[in-house]
Amino acid sequence: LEPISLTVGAVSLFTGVIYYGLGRYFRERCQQYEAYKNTALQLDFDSKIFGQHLAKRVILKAVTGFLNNKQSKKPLALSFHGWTGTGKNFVSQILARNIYPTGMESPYIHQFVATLHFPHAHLIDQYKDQLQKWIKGNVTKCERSIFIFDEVDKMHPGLIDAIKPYLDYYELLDGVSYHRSIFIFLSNSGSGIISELALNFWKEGKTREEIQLSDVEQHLSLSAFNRKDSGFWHSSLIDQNLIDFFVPFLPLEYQHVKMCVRAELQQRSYIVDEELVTMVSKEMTYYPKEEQVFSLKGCKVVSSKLDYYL
Ligand SMILES: Nc1ncnc2c1ncn2[C@@H]1O[C@H](COP(=O)(O)OP(=O)(O)OP(=O)(O)O)[C@@H](O)[C@H]1O
Repeated sequence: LEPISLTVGAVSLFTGVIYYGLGRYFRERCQQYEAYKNTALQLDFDSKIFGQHLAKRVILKAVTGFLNNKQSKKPLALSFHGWTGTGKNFVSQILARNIYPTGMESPYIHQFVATLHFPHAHLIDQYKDQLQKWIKGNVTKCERSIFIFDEVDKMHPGLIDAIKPYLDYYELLDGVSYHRSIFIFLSNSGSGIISELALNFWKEGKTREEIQLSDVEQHLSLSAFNRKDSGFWHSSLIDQNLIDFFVPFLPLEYQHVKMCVRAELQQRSYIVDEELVTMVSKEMTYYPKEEQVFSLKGCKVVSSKLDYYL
């Protein structure tokens, strides 16, 4: 080989490596879903999330199907419903981490909190405008963006409809495709329906694991559409079927609160002391007043209650 062709070969190899490296770097940073493994998400869910057989199953199937589908026709839209402290934020964080390992810190995962980002009713038109620009800007940077809207039930009626075009089946909007993004809505709306259903199952002596999505999904969607305080009141997101799944988070029972206390102790590297677990779990308030089946705050204050005893 001539020295000149050796040099050319070396240079092209070098640029190839750089090109490949840069390509991988950018692809991994934005399209990190390639790192997604449904078995890893399932393992995470099964070891960390208690009492939510339905939410875990629906989310795992929906997300895996969506990420594996290279021809998705619309973004994935999931609406999580349930009482406080039942795991809606926690599940979103775990899901986020399984797609982008830096989780909520990833530049491709965006969270809105209604009371923080959209507090004033008279600024609703401004918020709509900002929301659209912001979503467009982020999806332009990375198609596989994840948007989490917390406290949807505290959003002013009509605001959520600003994002309707992005959830629809348009191939391109102003040159941008939204088909690979994921939208997650979290709210307490419909928690009355879910609690009532879970209580009926309990009263009839059936296990909560027998509750099916079909027992509750239609009720959740109707109630979200009809209630003015749901954030989805008369929303075109619902009447045009742009939400793919309404996911119920069941109220947590005493046994689940105990699991949360154990998990919290383990996470803080304490030996699990069953007496302490029982003591902290009994400290929580349970409802309904007579039956005392479900924890009023789910597992939400477990961590601070534990601080008191440790
Ligand atoms: N089902 C669950 N399994 C395990 N831990 C849970 C569960 N639900 C809640 N927790 C624990 O309680 C904490 C608070 O829960 P989380 O913030 O997810 O509740 P939420 O449903 O989003 O409540 P809110 O409606 O008030 O926002 C979590 O960080 C987690 O430690």
